[in-house]
Amino acid sequence: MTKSAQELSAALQATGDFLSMTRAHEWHMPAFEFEVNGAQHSTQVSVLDTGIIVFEPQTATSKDVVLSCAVHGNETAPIEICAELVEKAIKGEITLTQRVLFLFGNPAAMNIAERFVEENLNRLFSGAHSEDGGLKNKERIRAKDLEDAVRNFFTAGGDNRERKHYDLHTAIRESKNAKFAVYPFRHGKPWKTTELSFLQACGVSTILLSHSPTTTFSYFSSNNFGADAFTVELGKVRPFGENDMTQFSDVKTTLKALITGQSINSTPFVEDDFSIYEIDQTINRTEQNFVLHFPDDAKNFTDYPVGYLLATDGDKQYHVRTEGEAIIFPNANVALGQRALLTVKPTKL
Ligand SMILES: O=C(O)CCC(=O)N[C@@H](CCC(=O)O)C(=O)O
Ligand SMILES: [Zn+2]
Repeated sequence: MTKSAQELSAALQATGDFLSMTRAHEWHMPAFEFEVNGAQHSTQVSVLDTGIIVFEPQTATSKDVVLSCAVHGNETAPIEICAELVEKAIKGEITLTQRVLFLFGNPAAMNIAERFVEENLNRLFSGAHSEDGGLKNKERIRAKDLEDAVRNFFTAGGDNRERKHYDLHTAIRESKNAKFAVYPFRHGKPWKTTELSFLQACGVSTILLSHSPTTTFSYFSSNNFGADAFTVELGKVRPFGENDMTQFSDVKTTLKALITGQSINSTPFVEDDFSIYEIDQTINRTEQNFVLHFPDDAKNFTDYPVGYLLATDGDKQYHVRTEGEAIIFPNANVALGQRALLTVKPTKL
């Protein structure tokens, strides 16, 4: 039986378990609001739809923070991290001091433990959902809904506030550098070292600088709202319950500090403490006959000698062009027209 907004509100206030409620409503859920009374101030909580929840402390705040997970449904560690923060905030076990929008991107894909149902959500932002056939499946509609949620959240906060968006993922393969972040293209604006120090406090000190627009969620927030936005890869994909959560203590502590106004355990930026790469080749699959010419278990950040044949796309060949050039996100099974491999090369800021 479908529950009313009132029943859902009562259940969420009793349990704090927004993840289960989200999984029980794969594409939509009635909206509702309630207040959490903390020791110092109360916080308005607004559930806008399934997987979309906003916390607004009734006191001065300076930052608008978006924490998203499950843009790929099977990337469970970030989901567990966000679910825990949401639960603690609802139960009043932590008191937020910043406006925070939590997003659980693709509940239906979570339930089938897959990256997506019909189409990769993280290729549908910045309006891509409405191109090439338009809003023809539920993931396209969801991408638009997520965009609207972010737009409304940042707009309601107003200008001249610090805007952050950490889009949390895990990678399909093992990575030589287990945690890393993609820094979306900034159209010539400087890379922010304060942001890199924040990521370092999260345990992320490998950074991939992007030099072109993409249809990812983090680029959407960066480009449209001037948010400090990142795709953050926190390790390897594992099923629910199989993550070693001790691997995520730094990121959990640091995100909690960000939204509750505690001091961040970061150190001044020292470039030598980071591995900085820039994205070099973006290799799309355009042919049915697409082959990657390295082992299936090759880890992200494995480099191959100059001239090495990385991939063939029909008759087209892609080789390593630069000393130290390494593979990221290889996936020969993507849909035609989609990214099947990135290469990165070491760089300086
Ligand atoms: O491990 C993989 O192959 C993919 C992991 C993942 O989902 N990565 C993101 C990166 C997004 C970006 O480039 O900012 C993705 O592919 O969507
Ligand atoms: Zn992902």
